[in-house]
Amino acid sequence: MKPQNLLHRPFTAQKCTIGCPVLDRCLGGGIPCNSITELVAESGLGKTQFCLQLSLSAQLPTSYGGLSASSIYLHTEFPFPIRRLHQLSAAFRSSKSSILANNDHDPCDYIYVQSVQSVDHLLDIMPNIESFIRNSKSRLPIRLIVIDSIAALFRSDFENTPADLKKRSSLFFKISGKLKAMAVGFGLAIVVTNQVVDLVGPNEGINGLRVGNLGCLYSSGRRVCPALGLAWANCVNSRLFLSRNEDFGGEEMVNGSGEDFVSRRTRRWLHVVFAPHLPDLSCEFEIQRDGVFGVGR
Ligand SMILES: Nc1ncnc2c1ncn2[C@@H]1O[C@H](COP(=O)(O)OP(=O)(O)OP(=O)(O)O)[C@@H](O)[C@H]1O
Repeated sequence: MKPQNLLHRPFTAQKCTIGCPVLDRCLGGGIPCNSITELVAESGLGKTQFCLQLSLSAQLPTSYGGLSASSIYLHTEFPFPIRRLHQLSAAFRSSKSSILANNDHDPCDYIYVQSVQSVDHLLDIMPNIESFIRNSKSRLPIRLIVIDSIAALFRSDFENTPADLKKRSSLFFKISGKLKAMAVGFGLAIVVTNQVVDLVGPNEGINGLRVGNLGCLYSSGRRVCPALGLAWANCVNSRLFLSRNEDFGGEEMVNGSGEDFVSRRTRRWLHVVFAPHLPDLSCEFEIQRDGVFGVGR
C-alpha cells in the first residue's frame, strides 16, 4: 500500500449527519463510523452543542443521513446540560416529525447518559458499555458514543512530571485502543471533545510543531493548541477544531442614547485539522435556540 493509493481508495465508512446540510457538506457527509473523531475548542464554543445535536441526528433513518441508532453520552463535566438537551430534543422532534417512524418517539429515550468521574472509572465501565451495546434490545441499536470531555478526565489526576506524563500517554493509548476496537466491532461513530491550551513563547520547538492542515490554531485572538499533546493527537482518526473571532463592523454607529459605538459580532468556525477522508476545509456556523447550523444553509 502506497500513500497515493489511499487517495484513490473510496472511503466507504457510513457517516452520521450532524443535522445541518452545510456542516455535513464540510464534513463529507457527517461524522464517520468505525473511527474516533475529536472536536477540539476553547470553552463555550459549542462542543457540547454539536455532541447533543449529533446524538439526536443519529436517530434519523439512514435514508436521511442518520444511523437509525441510539447513543451513549459519557459526560465528565458537571452538571449534564439536561435542559438544553430537552430544548434541542423538542426542536428536533417537531422539525422531524414526518421522518421519525414512530409518533410517540421521544428522542431523549434514545440517549443513554452516564457520568464519568475519572480515567479509572472510564476504564472500569468500558466492559459494561460493550456488553450494553451487544445486548441492547432497544428499537434503535447503539451506534454512537460521545465522551464530553476527554481532557477533563486528565486535567486533575496527573502532575507535570516525567513519570506522570508517561503514565498518562500509556492511558491514552489504552483508552483509544479500546474505543477503536469497539468502533470497528460495532460500527460505531465515536466523538470525543477536547479543550485547548494557550501557546506562549516563540514559534519553534514543540510550539512550532505542525499537526494537520493548519500551521497555527487561533481562537478569540489567541494562539492555542489542543490539550493532551502529541501522544493524544495520535489516538484519534480525525480532528475538528472550532474557533471564534470578533468581527468589527468597521463603521462607527450611534445608539439610541446618542453614544458612539463600533458594531461587532462573534463569528464561529469549524475547521478540519486532519481526517483521512477530508481535505482542508472550513465552514462558519452559528448556535441558535434550535441547534447548530452552518452559515448559508
Ligand atoms: N439555547 C441557546 N440558544 C443559543 N445559543 C446557545 C443556547 N444554549 C447554548 N448556546 C451557546 O452555546 C455556547 C456554549 O456551548 P457549549 O456548552 O457547547 O460549549 P463547550 O465548547 O462545550 O464549552 P465547555 O468546554 O466549557 O464545556 C454558549 O456560549 C452559547 O453561545
